[in-house]
Amino acid sequence: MVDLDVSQNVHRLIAAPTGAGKSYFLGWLIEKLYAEKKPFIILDTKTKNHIGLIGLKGVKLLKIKPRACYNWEKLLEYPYTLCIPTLRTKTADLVEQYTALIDAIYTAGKERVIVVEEAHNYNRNAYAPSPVLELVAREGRGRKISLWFVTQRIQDFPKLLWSQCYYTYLLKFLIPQDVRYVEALIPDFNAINRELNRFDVLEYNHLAGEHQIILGSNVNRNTKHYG
Ligand SMILES: Nc1ncnc2c1ncn2[C@@H]1O[C@H](COP(=O)(O)OP(=O)(O)OP(=O)(O)O)[C@@H](O)[C@H]1O
Repeated sequence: MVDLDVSQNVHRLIAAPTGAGKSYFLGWLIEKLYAEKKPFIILDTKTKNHIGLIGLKGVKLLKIKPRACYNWEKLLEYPYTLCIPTLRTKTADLVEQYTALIDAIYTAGKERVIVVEEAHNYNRNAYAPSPVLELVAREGRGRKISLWFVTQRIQDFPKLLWSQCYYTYLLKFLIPQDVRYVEALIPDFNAINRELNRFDVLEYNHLAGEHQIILGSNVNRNTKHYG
């Protein structure tokens, strides 16, 4: 049994190197949210990463076109949404659309978990977070809006946003510089990381300073994963 509570209205960070199993794990968390009828919107940067989740009844798929005009308020009438880019959308154009969407969710004050894939891309640099992400990270929880950041570039993700996260989920890191970087926020990460097997996930609770390890063999998806 895994004791993992997705229903808490808190910000979270999921970080791991490419191919480590982030999106598989995240999809498993989303299945849990769905089972608890907690509304979510996934802002994906790839077309196939989370597409298996549309197998869940009622999940709305929206293909985002660069510079197109959308009625975001209307989109928020759907409780479960997966946004993906159209094939030729450049990252900067996608981030512009998604930033406007996050702003609209915050303004509407509608309960939502917002999954921000490749969250390092939203910020000018690691010391200058996106103003919209910073605002929602600071004030969103009061409006039942929580951010779930996902990144494969931990050193490029602003610590200011990370410090607003209640939980961090990490899969095995292989680059020593990344391990040292993480250890500044998670004591003993070097030792914990050495114990992690492929697909195991460390859940770290920043407030309590406690952690648990979720074994990869306990992370079993119901929907198909194409990532
Ligand atoms: N717990 C698990 N059990 C079995 N297979 C897994 C598990 N987690 C991930 N995998 C498999 O490992 C591969 C990589 O996983 P995934 O696509 O989630 O990586 P990722 O970190 O999201 O990669 P990227 O950053 O490149 O998108 C996939 O084929 C996935 O099915």
